Amino acid sequence: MEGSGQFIVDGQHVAAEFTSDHLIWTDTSSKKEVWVETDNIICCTTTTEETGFEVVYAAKSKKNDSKLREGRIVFSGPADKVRIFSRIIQGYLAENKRPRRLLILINPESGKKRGYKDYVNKVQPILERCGIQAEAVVTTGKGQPTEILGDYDLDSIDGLVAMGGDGFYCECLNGLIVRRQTDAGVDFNDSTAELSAPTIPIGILPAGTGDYVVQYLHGTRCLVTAVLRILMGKSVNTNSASIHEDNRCLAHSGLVLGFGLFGDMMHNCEKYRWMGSNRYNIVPIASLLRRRTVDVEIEYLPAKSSASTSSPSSRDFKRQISLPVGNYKVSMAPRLRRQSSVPDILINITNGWQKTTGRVYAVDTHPIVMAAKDGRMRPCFGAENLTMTVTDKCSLSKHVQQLSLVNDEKPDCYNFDFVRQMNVDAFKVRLSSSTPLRITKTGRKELDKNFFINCDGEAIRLTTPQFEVRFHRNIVSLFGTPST
Ligand SMILES: Nc1ncnc2c1ncn2[C@@H]1O[C@H](COP(=O)(O)OP(=O)(O)OP(=O)(O)O)[C@@H](O)[C@H]1O
Repeated sequence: MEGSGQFIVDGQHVAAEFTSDHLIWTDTSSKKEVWVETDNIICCTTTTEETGFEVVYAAKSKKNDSKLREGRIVFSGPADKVRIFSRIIQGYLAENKRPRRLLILINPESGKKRGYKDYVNKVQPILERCGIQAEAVVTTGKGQPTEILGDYDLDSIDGLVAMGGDGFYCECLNGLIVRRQTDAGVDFNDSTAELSAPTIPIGILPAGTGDYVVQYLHGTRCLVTAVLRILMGKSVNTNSASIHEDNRCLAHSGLVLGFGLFGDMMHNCEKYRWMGSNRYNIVPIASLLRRRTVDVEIEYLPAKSSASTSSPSSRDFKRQISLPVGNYKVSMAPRLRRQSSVPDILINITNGWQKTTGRVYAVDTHPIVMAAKDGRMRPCFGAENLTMTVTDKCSLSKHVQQLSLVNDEKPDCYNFDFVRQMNVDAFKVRLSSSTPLRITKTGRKELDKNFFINCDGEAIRLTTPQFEVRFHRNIVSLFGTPST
């Protein structure tokens, strides 16, 4: 599928060439060659009389490597030449599918509450110029994505777009996963169920406070770049981690899941939402100063495919001293005994689950794994397993030092005696039996104290003293190509 021809651009004759790699022509003012990779071409439309055709493409921004801007070029010429050349490009685009029909959910409350305004002013014009059929829905409350996606005709769209922050992306991810399980007859509440992957990708248009997933994907939170990346149609598979309590799936996390300190931090951040993005600078420090330990028992299923990752977890496993005890193998982790005030015992149970106890500040994991690369922690989509990170009791100064390194994305941020990491496919956290419970009116035993899980920026309150986390590899695809 290749072609070349002479056309008129801005009243001047130019030669154009199209191959499966690129479209090239000479810019009429600079006389320089313009080279557009075919991956970056979004659409090609002919005029009604077929005496011209327009190509819309994503061009690199001159100032920033990660940013893209919308590029457009109109070629004119005799109808037969225009028809042949434009059909070659259209044929390529048909074979290398670009999304043409999108459902766009907009959270008007995200970030600085500019979502809807930005959609109308910045997103809609691009979609219209590219001939995209878009249905935009402004949500009116939490949980609406799941409601909307519950009975939406998904065969009528090529992708779902979440315009909002990370929390809203998480809501859309949940809505799509739940809908897919309903269609496939899978009980998504069952933590052992093999989930079915949704058939359409998710795109994210940044309008939130953190917008981490978008930045991980594109290296920028530029809205125009995000629109163009969606329209270019490339996607990457990403993982989720589901949280279960009492045979009920509370949510799927697509970015970060943290129990203990990070749950408390997020709960406090939500209380101070009126402070805007400033709350993320002040509230976490205040929460850290009021950190509390929790006595827990953790059962975890070591990852089947842990050999391929290079996180400190594999090193930690090797350092365990294993002693066979009947059906169990009891392993003492030397590092842990030194640090924790509660003795840490690792028990290998024959069915594969292992057990550890401890007095901890946090148990957390990242469905988008952060792995060391080029001297920094970089996001890794579709990693082979989860890394469970347990932060044991430690001095405040050491804790601050460690979290500062995490914040600065330093590769040695987990190299502390009080931080344990394990590659896992699942884990269960059980609060100690001394945690106070109350009996509800329905006779159910519930936690009497508040404990929270931070699920992608939303604080989920635990009601029972145990929760379980399950890994789902490549469960959804995201529009975009990771920048790292
Ligand atoms: N109309 C609404 N539609 C959907 N969610 C809403 C709405 N109003 C408030 N919310 C709340 O907004 C939360 C998600 O916020 P979102 O992630 O989009 O923005 P953010 O918190 O400002 O950004 P970030 O997550 O990137 O820090 C939801 O979890 C929900 O509780």
